Amino acid sequence: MTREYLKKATLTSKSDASDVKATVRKILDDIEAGGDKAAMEYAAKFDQYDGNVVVTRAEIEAAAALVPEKLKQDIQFAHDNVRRFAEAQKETLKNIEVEVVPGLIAGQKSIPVTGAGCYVPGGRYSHIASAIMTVTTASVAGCKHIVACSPPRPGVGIAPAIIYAADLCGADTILAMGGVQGVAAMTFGLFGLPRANILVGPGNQFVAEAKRMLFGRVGIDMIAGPTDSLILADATADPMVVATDLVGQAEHGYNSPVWLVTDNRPLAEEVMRIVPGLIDDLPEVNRDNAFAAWRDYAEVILCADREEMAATSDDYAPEHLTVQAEDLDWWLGRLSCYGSLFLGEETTVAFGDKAAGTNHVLPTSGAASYTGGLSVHKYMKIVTWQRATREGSKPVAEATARISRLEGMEGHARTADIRLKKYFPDETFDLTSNG
Ligand SMILES: NC(=O)C1=CN([C@@H]2O[C@H](COP(=O)(O)OP(=O)(O)OC[C@H]3O[C@@H](n4cnc5c(N)ncnc54)[C@H](O)[C@@H]3O)[C@@H](O)[C@H]2O)C=CC1
Ligand SMILES: O=C(O)[C@@H](O)CS(=O)(=O)O
Ligand SMILES: [Zn+2]
Repeated sequence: MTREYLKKATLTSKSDASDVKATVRKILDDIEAGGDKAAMEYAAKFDQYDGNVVVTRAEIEAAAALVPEKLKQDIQFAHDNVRRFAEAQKETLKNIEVEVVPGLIAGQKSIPVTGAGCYVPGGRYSHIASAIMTVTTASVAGCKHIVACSPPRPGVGIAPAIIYAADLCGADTILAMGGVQGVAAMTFGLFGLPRANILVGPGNQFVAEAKRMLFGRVGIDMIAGPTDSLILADATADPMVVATDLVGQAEHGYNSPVWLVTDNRPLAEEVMRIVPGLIDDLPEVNRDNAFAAWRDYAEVILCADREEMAATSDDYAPEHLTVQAEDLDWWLGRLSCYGSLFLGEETTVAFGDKAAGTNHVLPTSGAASYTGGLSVHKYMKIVTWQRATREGSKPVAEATARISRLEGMEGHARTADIRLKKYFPDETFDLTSNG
């Protein structure tokens, strides 16, 4: 490896992990013990909110009235694209049955979980698109009860467009509660809600840690914490487009890493020259986020060739991966660790974030080395079943009896013995483990 770091991060996603763990543990324990009241106390503490928690139909209608018509059309457009893609993904999940041995049929079917708890972040920005991504997929999957929760703004509640989008996409209940307390409310079944069977959706490091801690008693889609993005660019890339795309994702938060991996030193240097000016030009909050993210978390890595670029990218396993280089098919075939891949300059991460149809709830902090992003499949339990004729059960019962005995599991062996004796009374079988 000849990787050269033209810019190296001083912080990583693990940097403030231990403080976050202790904070989240305490909040979860307090809320589990104290129920609705404790959750509301945390809402008051972190979000300065003491208003209504379960959003009423009248509040949903009032919110809808505040959303401009053009934005409603855009939300509908994005929802339609996410729904279409999710429906096509669902089609790939086929129920199957196969005759494993003559007379014994085994099958697989997929069953949606009953309760989905969708976290819609809202601390820094109003993540309308996250409501579309999570609620639409839960609805297409066929979940029977879908809760969307999102942090309220002090004295105001959830942003009207988030309420509108969650309702349009199929949420049965909308909860004005964010952070760990929102996640806890859906998991523990507070405020009269049924307990969620799965928690989905992105969020900051507190939300991601709460999901990680609750995993086991509730399912989770994945760890979808602070956004990260990597761009692979060669000499053919436009430095201004590359720089704009990096800054575009760095605005997510002070801890959102962006990485540029290239085999072209002049491109790298030009991008590094352009980025600070683009950051300066952003509105204040976005500028502060992008400035800190670029200073502390961003990296620019020079590689020898495209093979080394691809290997570097797979090591990082980024949430979003963009290729602005020649021979897109080669990259599509070669790359193996990413949440969502954006091939060519004509598409960009923001398209996937907002409206293209692929999901934007994606694995962060390297989790793309073992999982993809949110899809209909995450809400589905892939279960199996079997049935058999008496003839079909015979060879399986013989093998089961012998294997069980060898394992020392006599009770198991006898459940096979009894069937052989009942169905084939005139036959003798050697069911010893040493036969
Ligand atoms: N991976 C993915 O697919 C996506 C990730 N994201 C990420 O979601 C995140 C959104 O973050 P936010 O804007 O903060 O919204 P958020 O809704 O995730 O978090 C806000 C909540 O954090 C809690 N909180 C804030 N400070 C706290 C503290 N000191 N202790 C305990 N709780 C605290 C509050 O309860 C507040 O309600 C970003 O990091 C963004 O990158 C966003 C969209 C998609
Ligand atoms: O992490 C992500 O996928 C986000 O970039 C999505 S959004 O830009 O916050 O909608
Ligand atoms: Zn984004």
